[in-house]
This record gives sequence, C-alpha cells and structure tokens, in this order.
Amino acid sequence: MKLVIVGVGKLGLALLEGVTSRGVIPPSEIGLLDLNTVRVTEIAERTGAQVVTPADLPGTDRILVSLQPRVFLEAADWLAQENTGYISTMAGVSVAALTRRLGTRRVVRVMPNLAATIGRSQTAITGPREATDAGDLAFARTLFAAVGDAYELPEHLFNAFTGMSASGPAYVAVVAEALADGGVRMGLPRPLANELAAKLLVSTGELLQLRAHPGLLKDEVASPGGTTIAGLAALEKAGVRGALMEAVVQATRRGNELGKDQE
Ligand SMILES: NC(=O)C1=CN([C@@H]2O[C@H](COP(=O)(O)OP(=O)(O)OC[C@H]3O[C@@H](n4cnc5c(N)ncnc54)[C@H](OP(=O)(O)O)[C@@H]3O)[C@@H](O)[C@H]2O)C=CC1
Ligand SMILES: O=C(O)[C@@H]1CCC=N1
Repeated sequence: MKLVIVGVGKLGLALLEGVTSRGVIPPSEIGLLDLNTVRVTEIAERTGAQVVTPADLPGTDRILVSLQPRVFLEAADWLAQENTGYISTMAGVSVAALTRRLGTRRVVRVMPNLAATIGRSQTAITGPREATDAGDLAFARTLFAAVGDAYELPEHLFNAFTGMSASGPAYVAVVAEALADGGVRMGLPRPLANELAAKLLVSTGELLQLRAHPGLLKDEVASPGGTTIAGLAALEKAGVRGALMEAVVQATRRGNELGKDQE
C-alpha cells in the first residue's frame, strides 16, 4: 500500500475524499484502518479504497495517523513498522513524541482542517531532517497541496495554527448559527436564515481575500448613522472580538496540554 489512513473519522474521511477526488493516489493503493469496521467498510466500498488490519501494515510506504491523541498512546505499539514514514494529524502531539513512540524519525506533523473534503484545507506541515531525506515531507506537501493550501511552519507555532485554523471552522459555524438565530428572532423563516448565513460567510470570505485588511470591508458596509454601525456597536458591547481572540488562546493552550499528556 502507498498509504494507509489509520483512524477514518471526521478528518480521516475528509482527507480521503479530498485526495481520491483529486486523483493524487489511486484509491486501490490506499488502505483504511478503523475500529468501526461497519463504517470503514462502507467508506471503502464507496471510494474504492481497501480495508486493512494491523497485520497488513508491514511494507506500507506511509501511514497517516488520524487517531485521537489519547488513543495514540495505546496504538503506537502496533503502528510502529520498519521502513515506513508517518504523517500525523493529531493535535498537540509533537514530532519528538511521535519519534519516541513510533521508534523512527521519519515523522511529519501536519495540521489540516475539515475543508480538505472540498479541497480547501489550510494545512501546516513540519518534519525533521530524516523525513526530508526519505521524501516524506515532499509526499506530505503533495498530498496536502492537493486538498488546499500547504504551509511549512516551525513546530513551535503548530498549536497556535491548530487553535486558529484547524478549530476555526467550528468558531465560524457558531457565528453562522448565531446570525441565523438572530434572523429567526426577527421573523425570518429558519431554512432561509440558515441558507443566508452560510452564503454570507462564503461571500464575505471571498470579499476579504480582495482586501488588505478586514476592517476595510467593515467600513465599506457601515453607513454613517445606519443599520450596520448599530449592529456593530452591539457586537462591541458584547465583547465579540475579545471572545474570538480568547477562543484561539484557549484552544492553543489545550493543544499544549494535549502535548504534555504524550510526554
Ligand atoms: N476534526 C477536525 O476538524 C480535525 C481533527 N484533527 C485531529 O485529527 C485526529 C482525528 O480527529 P477526528 O477525525 O475529528 O476524530 P474521530 O474521533 O472522528 O476519528 C478517529 C477515528 O479513529 C477510530 N479509532 C479509535 N480507536 C482506534 C484504534 N485503536 N484503531 C483504529 N481506529 C481507531 C475512531 O473510531 P470510533 O469512532 O469507533 O472510536 C474514529 O473513527 C485528532 O487527533 C484531531 O486532533 C486535526 C485537525 C482537524
Ligand atoms: O478539536 C480538536 O481537538 C481537533 C483539533 C483541531 C480541530 N479538531
């Protein structure tokens, strides 16, 4: 197998769908290993990938570990193979911890997000010299460039990247849900409010990419004495900026804690 995905949960599945739909690796060369055999069999049938077990791991070129960090502690023993490179998506788990538990320096740490499924993940990548020499870093770059934008990032920034960009879709989903709730509170039908909220976030994201700073868009929308500035004043009173900043701070700290659990 060229690649085995261990842990085909929410992120593992998003990566599988992103990679197979873009033809980076033929599905027949991708193995899937997950505790939930019913679900993973259904995914394999749908995508053309193969279900594998730990007994099939020897000889695998590369293993993408997308388990929860707490599960990795127990799984590392059977994951460790000779002549295999590893790519880990696990929040907080450092290159040093991966190296120690897997018994190899051929480890690449990545941090994608769920937008991989539509080819729009933002993925941070880092790895030691040995991963570069073995071509593992180049492999990861190709894999993640196929499902969005790949950024090489020093490892000390990984938990900040996780707290902002990997956790980010959840924060934005809360914003969308709250905006839709506001619309419903003011009388809009729920399906329309949900649709407007989702489309608003997509179109605003595209407008933001055309500007040097988010504040410019805010200023263009807010007319003097108008509706928007009244809404913005309510956001400021509620401390929305501080709350969003604090979300990133707390998520980053949680990443640091998850890393300590692996020491
Ligand atoms: N979700 C996200 O947006 C992102 C997640 N990550 C990271 O990716 C990793 C996976 O996250 P996510 O996909 O959300 O998690 P999930 O819990 O959805 O996926 C993990 C999968 O692994 C399976 N599993 C559990 N134990 C074993 C085992 N011993 N052997 C094989 N499979 C097992 C689980 O099965 P079961 O459900 O039956 O336990 C589940 O299908 C995490 O480390 C997370 O930090 C990184 C970036 C974004
Ligand atoms: O919540 C988590 O821990 C994972 C990592 C980033 C997104 N989901």
